[in-house]
Amino acid sequence: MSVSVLGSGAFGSALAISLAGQGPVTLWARDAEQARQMQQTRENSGRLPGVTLPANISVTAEFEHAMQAEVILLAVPMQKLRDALSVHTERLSGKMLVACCKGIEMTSGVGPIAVITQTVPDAHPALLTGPSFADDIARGLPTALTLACADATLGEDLQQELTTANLRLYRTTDTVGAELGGALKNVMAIGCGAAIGAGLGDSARAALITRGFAEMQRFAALRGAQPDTLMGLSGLGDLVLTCTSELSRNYRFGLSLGLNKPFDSATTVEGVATAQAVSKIAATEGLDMPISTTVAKLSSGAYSVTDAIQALLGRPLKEE
Ligand SMILES: NC(=O)c1ccc[n+]([C@@H]2O[C@H](COP(=O)([O-])OP(=O)(O)OC[C@H]3O[C@@H](n4cnc5c(N)ncnc54)[C@H](O)[C@@H]3O)[C@@H](O)[C@H]2O)c1
Ligand SMILES: O=P(O)(O)OC[C@H](O)CO
Repeated sequence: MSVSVLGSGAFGSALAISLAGQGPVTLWARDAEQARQMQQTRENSGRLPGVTLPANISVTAEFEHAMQAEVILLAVPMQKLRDALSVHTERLSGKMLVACCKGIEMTSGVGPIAVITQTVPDAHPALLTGPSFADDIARGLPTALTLACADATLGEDLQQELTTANLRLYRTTDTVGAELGGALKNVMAIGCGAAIGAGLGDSARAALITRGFAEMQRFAALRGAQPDTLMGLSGLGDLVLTCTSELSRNYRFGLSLGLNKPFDSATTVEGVATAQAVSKIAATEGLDMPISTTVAKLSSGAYSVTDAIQALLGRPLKEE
């Protein structure tokens, strides 16, 4: 199968580099000047400095040309996915569209699979998610991810096609569980970063990871996910990675809140919008999601770190 990547940021470029070991890949950048530069210099200097783009990656801003592939990886931020797809609905019709973003859309409360289905109704949607930093993938370090596709046969085909020498894919048909694991772990990573930044210590972080995971399981159950999915790479695996590494932008954003330091607003931090979406859904559904709700208030500026600690520690005692 021929493969193109829509979105030439950190993750799109890293996936293109990994897949280039299997055959030619087209990488679409929406900015023509960025496409020209990357094609010429063989580097994504803004997002993956120092990593060479293999010769069989073709970087282009010509959508028509890029979208001739059978499989399109969608590597844009979650809150931009609908826009990115809706301007090109006809071109994407009938394609295998693999969402590589992690989050819940703030305006609608749905995840990437539903956004694909709503914008390109006759596409074949799938999701690639799990613990991975773009830089690790780009440098060829071993990584394991989850390929989620409701159509089991198509999922097997995509698993075969998108597995590379250093990128091992597991598969599931539970797209709901896979997308919620990736979305919610970002919210918990912001909380953990804030705790560490504020000097609350590793014990507090362990408590946030564990109780955060309980929230993730509750929310996923509400939305019909299979419990086992959350125990896998797309849930627990990604939660552990993101809550413990300063390579994570969500974690670093949390750190900046805890340290009361500014953070570059141009950086993609998916957990901010997802925390808002989750806390809205939790309120509507009467679901207990205290950490997510606290992170939503902390990251919007409605809470200080002191407010956040009080909100979480002051809750009534309960069974684990
Ligand atoms: N970077 C990582 O390590 C990593 C790992 C796993 C998953 N992801 C996920 O991948 C997604 C993208 O993250 P990233 O790290 O590549 O972000 P990024 O900020 O590096 O790149 C985002 C890209 O999307 C493009 N874009 C934004 N809006 C667009 C639009 N409307 N139309 C077309 N293109 C548009 C931007 O130009 C940019 O090239 C996120 O959901 C993230 O959670 C990232
Ligand atoms: O940098 P982050 O926080 O978006 O995390 C990147 C990946 O999602 C980790 O799996």
